[in-house]
Amino acid sequence: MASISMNCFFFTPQAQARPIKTKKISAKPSNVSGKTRNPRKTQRELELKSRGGDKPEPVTEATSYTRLPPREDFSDFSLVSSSYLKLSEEVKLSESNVARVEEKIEFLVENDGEDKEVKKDDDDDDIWGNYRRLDVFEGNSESIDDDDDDDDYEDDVFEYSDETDEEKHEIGKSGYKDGEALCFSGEGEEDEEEEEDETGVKEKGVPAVMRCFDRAKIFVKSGDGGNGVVAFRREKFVPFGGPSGGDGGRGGNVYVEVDGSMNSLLPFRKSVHFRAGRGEHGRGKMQSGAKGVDVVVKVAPGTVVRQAKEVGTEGGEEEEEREVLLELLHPGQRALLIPGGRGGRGNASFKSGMNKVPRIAENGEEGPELWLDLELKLVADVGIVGAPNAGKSTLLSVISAAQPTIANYPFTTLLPNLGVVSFDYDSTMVVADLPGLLEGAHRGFGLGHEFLRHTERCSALVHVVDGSSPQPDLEFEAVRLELELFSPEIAEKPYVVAFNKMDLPDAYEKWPMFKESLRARGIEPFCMSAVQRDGTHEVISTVYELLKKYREANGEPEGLFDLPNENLDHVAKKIDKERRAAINEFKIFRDSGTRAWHVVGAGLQRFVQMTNWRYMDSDKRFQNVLDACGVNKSLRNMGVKEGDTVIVGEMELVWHDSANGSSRPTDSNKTSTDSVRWPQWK
Ligand SMILES: Nc1nc2c(ncn2[C@@H]2O[C@H](COP(=O)(O)OP(=O)(O)OP(=O)(O)O)[C@@H](O)[C@H]2O)c(=O)[nH]1
Ligand SMILES: [Mg+2]
Repeated sequence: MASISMNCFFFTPQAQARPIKTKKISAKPSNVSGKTRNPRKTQRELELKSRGGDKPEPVTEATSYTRLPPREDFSDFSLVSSSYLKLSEEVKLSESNVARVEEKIEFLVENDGEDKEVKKDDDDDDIWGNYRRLDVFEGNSESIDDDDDDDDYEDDVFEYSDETDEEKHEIGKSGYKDGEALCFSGEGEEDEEEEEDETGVKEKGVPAVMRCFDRAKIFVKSGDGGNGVVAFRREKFVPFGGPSGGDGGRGGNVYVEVDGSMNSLLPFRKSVHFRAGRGEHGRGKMQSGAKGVDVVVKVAPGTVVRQAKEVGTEGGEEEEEREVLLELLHPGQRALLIPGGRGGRGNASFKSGMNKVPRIAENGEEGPELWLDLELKLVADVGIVGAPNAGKSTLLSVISAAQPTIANYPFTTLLPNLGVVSFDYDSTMVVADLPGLLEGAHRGFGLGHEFLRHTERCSALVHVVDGSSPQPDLEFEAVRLELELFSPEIAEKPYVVAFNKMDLPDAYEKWPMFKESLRARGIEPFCMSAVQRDGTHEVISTVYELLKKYREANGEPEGLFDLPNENLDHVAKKIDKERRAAINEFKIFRDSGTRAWHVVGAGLQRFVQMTNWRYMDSDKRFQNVLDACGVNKSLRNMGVKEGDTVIVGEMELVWHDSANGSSRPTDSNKTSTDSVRWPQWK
């Protein structure tokens, strides 16, 4: 055997003068992510995959989960239908009635009508690839159709399946195959929340049914690109037809869209995973694969999207510090979140003057994946805050057509209500009635601060004080303090103080003292009787004036249903930029424990992932690229020695010093592709 003179890596034992144990790493290197794939397939594996065997029927349609469960699925839930985020129709002040509903609080838990239906997309089972339509040429195989005369046009396609049996087994075990297990029950999420409770992050005393409507954690993954193929044109009277392997299709994109009919993040309790479809693989006759199916994640207006920590990782930045990826306010807004992976090129794309018979094709690029934190913040102009039982919901029911639950006990309102107040045709405002605040809410008492974040988007507040409480001024102080403790920005918002229940003698007596004490602090309070609608108009007109001033100072915001003409694809662009990092941008470091050299670079990792080791020219190209982008030179400069392990992306290689300094393998024919019978050209 000819000795190999080189100064480069080999990962193919057959190509070495002496045997070198070079293999795909079984464990993931610490610095790289992604799953490890065995680049080699035995002949037997090839045969199995090409014939289909017992494997499921390959389906070209890709994984998709484009729709959330219909709204009716959860609308029977009493909270949603009765009190949560109800956006009423516009009415004039005088048209509304005070809703008096005296209900027991049990209704909140007894009607936890969870819809057990879990959607599954059984059609999507693309992981086996769509190979059966292709002829596979194998070493010693008699199955090659040599009868050219029968076919006027025919392609020889050299293909393989990209899933190992182990991988299939794993997929089977976890039930995590594309198209299945797209919807997880919310149990896991709830468990997480329980854990959070223990650490004191979440508020105490809130039943689980109410927790995850305005926060959700979801997983999104764009589709992998389809693989390119090696194929050659074989046509009657067209000798040497040349390469004709088509490119793989692009993977599906992940979009986020605002659905105006959604009013909570409740659907994400059941549907956590969203995967776009894989691009179809290329085919012979220069046929490119079809693009993968896009997935659209629908969210409620007012949803803030942040990147989350992966499930299982601990510690790290606080949520507030994490960058907001998207803020989606207006129904119809649509953002491209993650673009699908690029399709791998087929051998027709590698044809050049130097290489007219390229035996190389690429794998499709893997689609990126992300865990996202969704948070819903109401899109309201004015927030009604105050102690429990102060009459906040009564006020909202009087000034708008909203019909929140009103009852004579604290914490009647457990989730925010929305109402639209209309003064005139074009002067309206959205008002939110929030759950009551107790002293110590910042320590988790009552409903805690959980819902105060909904006021973050409000331009002004109405602070309702219960005039019949023993000490209204102390109650006022306590609630103000809680607001300040939650967020100084909220405390700085302009507000109106409304002393309520003036129809009661108790309150009537306390009003002069209360007024004096507030005036002494420079605040001009209002008194009203929400039940009798006395004084409510003054309160609401004053707050509208505050709102107008705020709008003038900060510019008129678009109405809720005006679609702003902005491009929200910046997240996708950022991801794409990171993905398309130049191949010569890499870092090399040496692991002190294993003594292995790690070459880390997004461009290189992507290149390794897209290299299809089954094809004979891939080895050569890989070596050339390592040389051209300076990896070999850098390693030499850093003192790499004969026999050292070098890890590039997911590949583990062994370094060999060459005798004459050449950096190119001299014999590249003896590769793993020996098992593929290639057509002979003279
Ligand atoms: N007499 C009198 N009762 C009122 C007035 N406003 C509200 N109430 C009563 O006060 C009780 C509490 O009213 P809600 O509107 O539910 O109070 P809330 O602030 O929304 O209470 P939570 O949602 O529990 O925080 C109900 O029984 C109302 O009928 C008023 O102006 N006068
Ligand atoms: Mg209420």
